[in-house]
Amino acid sequence: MTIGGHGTDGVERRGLMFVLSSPSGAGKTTLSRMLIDRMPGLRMSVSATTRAMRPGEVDGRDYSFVDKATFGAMVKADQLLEWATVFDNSYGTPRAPVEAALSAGQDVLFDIDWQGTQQLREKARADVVSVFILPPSAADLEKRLHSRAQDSDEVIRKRMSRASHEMSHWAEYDYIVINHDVDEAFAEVQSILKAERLKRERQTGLVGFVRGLQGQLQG
Ligand SMILES: Nc1nc2c(ncn2[C@@H]2O[C@H](COP(=O)(O)OP(=O)(O)O)[C@@H](O)[C@H]2O)c(=O)[nH]1
Ligand SMILES: Nc1ncnc2c1ncn2[C@@H]1O[C@H](COP(=O)(O)OP(=O)(O)O)[C@@H](O)[C@H]1O
Repeated sequence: MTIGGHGTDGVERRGLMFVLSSPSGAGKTTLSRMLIDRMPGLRMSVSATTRAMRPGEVDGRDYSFVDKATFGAMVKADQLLEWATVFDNSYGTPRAPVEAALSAGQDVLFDIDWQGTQQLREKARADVVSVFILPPSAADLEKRLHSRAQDSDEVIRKRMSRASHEMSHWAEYDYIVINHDVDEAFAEVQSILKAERLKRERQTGLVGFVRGLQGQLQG
């Protein structure tokens, strides 16, 4: 998969797939929005889902909301890069926009669960950078799920009881961020992305760049 494009310093670079996962309510949607707003060169992967739209969500921005038959047809036609069932609903990453963004030199941000992260890793290990977001405490997690005021008490109970299972996958991730304060957590996630963009093996244009520098020095 991937990949040409230019880094901010003009050196050609492989695009990367930046994955945020967490138990529901730990803050990945909030952090994803901040990243998209503040980090040039990063595009959100908009997943397809069969779950119902929440108040305030926008079709095509937060998710592509589809029915079960449409989702099944997307799976069958191999239009999804990965997909999984979470909370009785199906979620999946449409392949074409991701491939288009990466080949245009953009990095792609994914808000997906551990099952999707495993599938991406199998397909493109070298290009995947994964971050797991933890809540500071169970009480904070519950408070955040309630403060979002978008799910019924029963759905919140389900999400809380799944949190421990979700969290058991933390050790499969490259980085772990504890979301105490949202600005601090954002700064940490942003630092990870900035550093990963500078990895030598991602900067495919470095050989040419350094040769150019050497040429200037000799000339
Ligand atoms: N594998 C996979 N998981 C997804 C995808 N889109 C969303 N998810 C995950 O599905 C879970 C439920 O998402 P959602 O219903 O929006 O609730 P949230 O946990 O409050 O964000 C979260 O863990 C998301 O990261 C996708 O395309 N693929
Ligand atoms: N560090 C934080 N401190 C307090 N509230 C937070 C923090 N981070 C996120 N929130 C709030 O918690 C709720 C859940 O966050 P959200 O980003 O929707 O989580 P997720 O996408 O992981 O389910 C939202 O109301 C959000 O504004």
